[in-house]
Amino acid sequence: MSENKVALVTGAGQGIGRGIALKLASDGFDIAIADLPAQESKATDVIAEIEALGRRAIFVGADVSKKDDVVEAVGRAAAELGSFDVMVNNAGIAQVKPIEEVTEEELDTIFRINVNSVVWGIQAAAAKFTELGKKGRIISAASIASVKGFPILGAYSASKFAVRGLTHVASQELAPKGITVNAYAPGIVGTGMWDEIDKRLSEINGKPIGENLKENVESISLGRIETPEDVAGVVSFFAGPNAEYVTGQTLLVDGGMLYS
Ligand SMILES: NC(=O)C1=CN([C@@H]2O[C@H](COP(=O)(O)OP(=O)(O)OC[C@H]3O[C@@H](n4cnc5c(N)ncnc54)[C@H](O)[C@@H]3O)[C@@H](O)[C@H]2O)C=CC1
Ligand SMILES: CC(=O)C(C)=O
Repeated sequence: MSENKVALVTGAGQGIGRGIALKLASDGFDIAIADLPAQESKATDVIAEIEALGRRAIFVGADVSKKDDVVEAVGRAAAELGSFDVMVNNAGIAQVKPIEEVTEEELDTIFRINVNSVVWGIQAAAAKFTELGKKGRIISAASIASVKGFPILGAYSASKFAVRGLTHVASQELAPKGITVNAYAPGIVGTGMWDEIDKRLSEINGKPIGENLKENVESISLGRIETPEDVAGVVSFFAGPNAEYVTGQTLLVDGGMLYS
């Protein structure tokens, strides 16, 4: 009997993380969802969807900005699902504010959730892969804002540039262990995050609700808003057999907004 494969996806109670969890389940992975305890009810619905695909899934309440929570989530995924193969550092928050107004506390918060969490995820996953003798995969959420700084998303852009930098570094440091480290860089994805960005931009520039999102979507070459499934396809590639020789990369999946 072949060994099962396990992926942990942070922030998979909704949005892009949910899409990734479902795609990896359809690829044959059992899934650990690590999200804030307040997301348990939504995560329970995602677990039911995963089980309908014939895979197993668990929820682990975790604040990814805390190292101990991330280490425990990885430990529970491996212990309760019986393996550990892929770590997806997906959870993140946005912050919509002119750079002149960002406070010390806000900067600290966004870096703890968007950047520190990726360090904890890399550390916890690499330690578990080493313990289990696995050549695992680590995949993190960057953004188009990791390649170009976006006005009014200054702290967010800086946090995503950091994710791209960490991906460069960790891929080189972990290559001798056969662990690959990559990142996905979505564009404008129709999730709760963009509902919030649109609302905050409207408060700042006075445009009607929905107008900022519409204008951004109009700049996408493929002419439509991105879906979590569009992003999940790239994560599936990084987690799958065809990406064995790919490491240190941040792949734009933005429908044609930025060109590398
Ligand atoms: N929506 C978009 O257009 C884009 C999103 N991204 C990135 O993709 C990732 C997912 O974004 P979305 O699904 O759109 O966001 P979302 O807001 O819909 O979902 C984020 C998930 O992360 C969880 N989360 C937030 N803080 C957490 C914490 N401290 N500990 C554990 N879980 C936490 C939330 O509970 C939620 O389930 C983020 O890293 C985001 O920066 C990147 C580019 C574009
Ligand atoms: C949410 C996000 O990453 C952007 C730039 O839209």
